[in-house]
Amino acid sequence: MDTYLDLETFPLDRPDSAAYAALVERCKAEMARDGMFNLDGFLRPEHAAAEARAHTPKMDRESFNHAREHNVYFKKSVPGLPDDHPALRLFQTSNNTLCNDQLTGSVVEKIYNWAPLQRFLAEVMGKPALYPMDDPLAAFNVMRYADGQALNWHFDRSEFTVTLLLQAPERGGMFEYRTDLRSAEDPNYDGVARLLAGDDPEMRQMSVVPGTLNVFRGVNTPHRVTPVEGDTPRMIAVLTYYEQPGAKFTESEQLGFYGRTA
Ligand SMILES: O=C(O)CCC(=O)C(=O)O
Ligand SMILES: [Fe+2]
Repeated sequence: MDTYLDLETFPLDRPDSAAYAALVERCKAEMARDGMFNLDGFLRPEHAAAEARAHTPKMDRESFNHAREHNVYFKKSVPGLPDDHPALRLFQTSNNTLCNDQLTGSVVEKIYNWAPLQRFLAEVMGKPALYPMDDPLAAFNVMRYADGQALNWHFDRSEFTVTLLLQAPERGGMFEYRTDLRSAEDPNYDGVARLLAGDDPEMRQMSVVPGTLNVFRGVNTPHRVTPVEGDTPRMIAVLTYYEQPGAKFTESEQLGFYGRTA
């Protein structure tokens, strides 16, 4: 893994070292403060670029164009909320996705299955363990956003999401988020409506460089990727882990996100 990952700066392969303990502490503190942390250059930038190149032909030919109108919940309706409530406002999303069954043998697959990363993430997130999904489509993806494409406001299905930026666009493609807008106890529909109306001063933007590992707690923090501009697409790997082994999307989730079941 040393070939691909900067394990001098991020010693995930040396869990007994003081440097490892310090890294875990730093990431925990950032997670508590910001709901996310970044490891800049975790995937060596030349390998990030090589992955982006390697997946481009398949992306052109075989990817799923995830294009739909959706609300922040990815649900038709929400019990107790009138259908015309502004928290249910609809937005357009379009990007292209390759699923794990289309990424066999890739560096992204090696990283996804690398046990020391799972252990490190579990430690930072304060979990006994984290497991890869048992889903041929949803476990890990590479997403591409070309000129004009975007991923609109949403809450994630999983508690947190791990991404690795492979290629940055010339302009646009910014990650925007609003930390802890809701909680398990309080859905804060009016707050959601304010954010969607562009009226939440606590919305933040993040820009990362290729090779950055980002861990983001997205289940209560709505987020989006703004439209990409220019000829260089944004490409990003998305890795999903759960506390229980064997996690799977339902058939209807698979269809909604990937256009097929598997
Ligand atoms: O492309 C990104 O940076 C975010 C992806 C994301 O939010 C998701 O897959 O749920
Ligand atoms: Fe997300």
